[in-house]
Amino acid sequence: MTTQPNAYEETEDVDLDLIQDDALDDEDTSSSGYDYEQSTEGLDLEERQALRRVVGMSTELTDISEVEYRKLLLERVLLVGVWTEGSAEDAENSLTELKLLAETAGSEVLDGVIQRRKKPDPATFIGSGKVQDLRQLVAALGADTVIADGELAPAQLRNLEDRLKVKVVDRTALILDIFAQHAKSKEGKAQVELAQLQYMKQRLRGWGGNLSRQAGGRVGAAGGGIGGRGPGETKIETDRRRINTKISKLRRELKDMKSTRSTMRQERRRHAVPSVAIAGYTNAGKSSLLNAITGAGVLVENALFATLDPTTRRTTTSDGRVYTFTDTVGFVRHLPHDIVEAFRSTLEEVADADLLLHVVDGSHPDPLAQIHAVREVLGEINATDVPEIIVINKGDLADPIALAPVLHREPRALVVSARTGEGIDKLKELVEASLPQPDIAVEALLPYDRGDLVSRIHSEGAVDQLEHTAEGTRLTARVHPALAGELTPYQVATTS
Ligand SMILES: Nc1nc2c(ncn2[C@@H]2O[C@H](COP(=O)(O)OP(=O)(O)OP(=O)(O)O)[C@@H](O)[C@H]2O)c(=O)[nH]1
Ligand SMILES: [Mg+2]
Repeated sequence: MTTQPNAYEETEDVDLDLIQDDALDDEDTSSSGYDYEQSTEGLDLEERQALRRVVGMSTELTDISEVEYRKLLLERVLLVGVWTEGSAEDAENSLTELKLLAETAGSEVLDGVIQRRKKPDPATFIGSGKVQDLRQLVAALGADTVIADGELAPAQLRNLEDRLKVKVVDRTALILDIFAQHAKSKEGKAQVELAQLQYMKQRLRGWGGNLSRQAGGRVGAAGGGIGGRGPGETKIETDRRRINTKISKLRRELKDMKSTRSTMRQERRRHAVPSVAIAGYTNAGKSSLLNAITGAGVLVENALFATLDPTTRRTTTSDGRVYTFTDTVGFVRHLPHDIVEAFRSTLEEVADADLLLHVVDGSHPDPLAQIHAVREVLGEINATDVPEIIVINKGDLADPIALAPVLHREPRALVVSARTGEGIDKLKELVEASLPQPDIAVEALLPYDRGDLVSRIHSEGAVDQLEHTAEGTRLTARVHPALAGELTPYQVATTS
């Protein structure tokens, strides 16, 4: 390991803000004494590839108690991204999202830098020459973890840890960590653990290295920090077979849990209860929307991946038909494949629905990118055939000018606000109109001891006429085929 003189290694009392500004301000590298390049002249390409600081990265702590609380728990992290395509704005949005993810996981973000490159370096993610700069920044800031905005190959992770001398975590591990912290149900926990084991299995060697990674405890346990809250038994010597055994066991357990849920779903199918799935980008306001529509009281949080377990709520159309809304786990750009696989059975709720409310955060700087990312995941779970309504939420915060291109691309989209209630009634109407309609006309005379069938016609079909006669309840209604079958014995000849 080469050791380069580092101006900041021993200076503990210097103002960190100043160092950050000097350190990564492209314009001012020569006067800072912290030269990324030997010379700033004639180095256009080099200049462009320098690590550039993304403004507004550091976590702002608002009150004292929060500071103290976080000091105990937080890791002090530095974010690093490689910007390979798209605009500077795209690259910064990506790092801003990484920052939100890191904060959701409980970290304090000290700073974030990106490097422009054609593609990530196969050995070190950022250019190998830049690793040394990053190392100095790590030391200057006192960071204890570096989070890379991407999925690192095992060798990249190992090389970076060797050279940076701090823990390195990638975006996938970070997302897995958040899932582990947020999983509540037995099924949710098992799904996350499965995804973590899959991820770890590929990286057994990478996790040995010079830094001990003996993750302790269970999924969701508080200790260990990012990447350390994984399932136990992860030290380098762990036999891969033990992981495989655990994976098979989890798969079996998940299969059982799945069958319980699909029984419930089949029951709804049998009664032809139409289902609406609420899906969309994480933090778009899916749970808020479920609450606004059904008064459900589901957990809403300004955090990514607050919801992991699907919640289903019943509601009725204006003419009294029962249907359900299911709130689901949020999606994110490059949702780790292991997560999609592990959550497949949960996500089937979406693929199986009669209608999809695709919720978009209207206040996000790039809503179209969110829509694109969500559709990618929908493709992975074979849910692209489900009729979709795009719901642009947070209309109260959204800038109408920013929404124009979205409305242009998605003409059927509706702007609503789960917070103010704006557009919610209109959305309900649109949902009702888009649900599968009962379409078999029946006229039946039901004896008074078949009140059960009368109430089913009310909740599963649409009643056009109802009359109480001496022999029983006489009804003209439209129902679904299964119910029409059950009504056959009571059918009367149509009079009109
Ligand atoms: N201003 C405004 N904020 C909203 C609106 N809808 C939701 N929010 C806020 O957005 C944040 C996320 O809301 P959630 O309903 O938890 O979002 P979600 O899509 O369920 O998020 P995950 O479950 O984490 O994927 C919360 O802080 C909400 O209060 C809205 O219409 N306007
Ligand atoms: Mg939610």
